[in-house]
Amino acid sequence: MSEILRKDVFSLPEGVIYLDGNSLGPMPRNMPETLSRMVSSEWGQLLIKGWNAAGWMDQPSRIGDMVARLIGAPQGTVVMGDTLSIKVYQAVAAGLKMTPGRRVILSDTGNFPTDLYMVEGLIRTLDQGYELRTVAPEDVAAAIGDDIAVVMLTQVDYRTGRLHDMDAITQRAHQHGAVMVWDLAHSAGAIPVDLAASNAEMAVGCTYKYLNGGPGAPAFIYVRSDLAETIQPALSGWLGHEAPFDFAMNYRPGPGIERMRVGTPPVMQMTALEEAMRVWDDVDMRALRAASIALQEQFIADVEARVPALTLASPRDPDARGSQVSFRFEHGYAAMQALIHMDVIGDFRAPDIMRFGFTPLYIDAGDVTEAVDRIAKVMDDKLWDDPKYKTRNRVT
Ligand SMILES: Cc1ncc(COP(=O)(O)O)c(C=O)c1O
Ligand SMILES: Nc1c(O)cccc1C(=O)C[C@H](N)C(=O)O
Repeated sequence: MSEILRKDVFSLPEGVIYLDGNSLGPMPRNMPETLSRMVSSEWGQLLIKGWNAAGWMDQPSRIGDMVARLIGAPQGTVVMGDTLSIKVYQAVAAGLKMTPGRRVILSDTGNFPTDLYMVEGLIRTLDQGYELRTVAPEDVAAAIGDDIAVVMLTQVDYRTGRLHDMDAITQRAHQHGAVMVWDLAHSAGAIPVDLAASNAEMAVGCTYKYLNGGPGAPAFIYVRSDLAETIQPALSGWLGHEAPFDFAMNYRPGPGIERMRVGTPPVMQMTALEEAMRVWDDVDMRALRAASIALQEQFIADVEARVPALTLASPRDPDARGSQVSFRFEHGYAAMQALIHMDVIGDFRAPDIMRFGFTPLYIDAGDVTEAVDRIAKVMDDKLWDDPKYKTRNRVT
């Protein structure tokens, strides 16, 4: 898949096989110059004029349009800002306003905890008898009934990589009058997404994973274009106001998706992200998906052939997986630490999941072969049994 592979665009330490781009993407090679230029020529020289002259104030929508292309969203329907947790809160809060009289937010037990925690907090704040109902991922469709206000799901399960059927679930939500919110954290830049075709009302996602925006990179929110002028922002910050520099006493929502902005954008992070997004200019998402599946299939076949102690935790059907493969192993934490020590970087998710992300922009078949060799060594030589690999780090 040579048209997809572009290893030279990224800065990866010599000898490292990086299978954790599903958690934090690597740095595009030209990032130091980009950030240094921003700091010295923009912040350093332009000072406050940078908001206009360097286009800082427009970055959230300019970059939103770059992200939109990757998730099947029309231009002008995506805006960047804040963290994904905040964007989840905003989307669900807006969804509840659209479904008066209904009191249930439906999600699944495989969702990433912060999405569920944010809804818990929203429910406590509203104090109007809302309920967060979580069911097993495979039971979501059946659980959508006429009492559901908002269905909030992460398309790709962070632990297993299991993929929800976006179109079918959205359609079912709509048949029952519910609003659909998708979290695309593990989808954007990983798999082709067609938000417009799905007809979902809202979607959110982060940019530090497959989009390589850097640690703490801003999140995004999408609102379907026919709703953007009526949606009511719960987080009514001044930069989502119709005219922030009128300094009016009362909030009036800004035009369209702009109203989902909250406060001052983190310009250095936005600058890093804008640079990282340029990498995607000529990436065909269908070709990327094909390359990802080829790598995953090779990985699963090789691991299963050589390392029987690991059991597949991801769906076997590649069409039912995102861009990661997970294996279960009782001593998975220590095994992953031993593997990282051997320069194959994946991660561990409790209680026993060893997780490997496949990112065809900088991972190729040779990397997969080498990674499996090193996994086999960790397992054959029981390297995971070394006490030094058993002490838990703060971030796993
Ligand atoms: C599905 C999902 N939602 C939310 C988050 C995190 O949100 P935040 O960027 O606010 O830390 C993650 C990953 O950390 C995630 O995988
Ligand atoms: N956002 C993260 C962070 O701030 C520190 C460490 C990891 C993360 C992650 O993104 C975790 C990731 N969402 C996951 O799927 O587990």
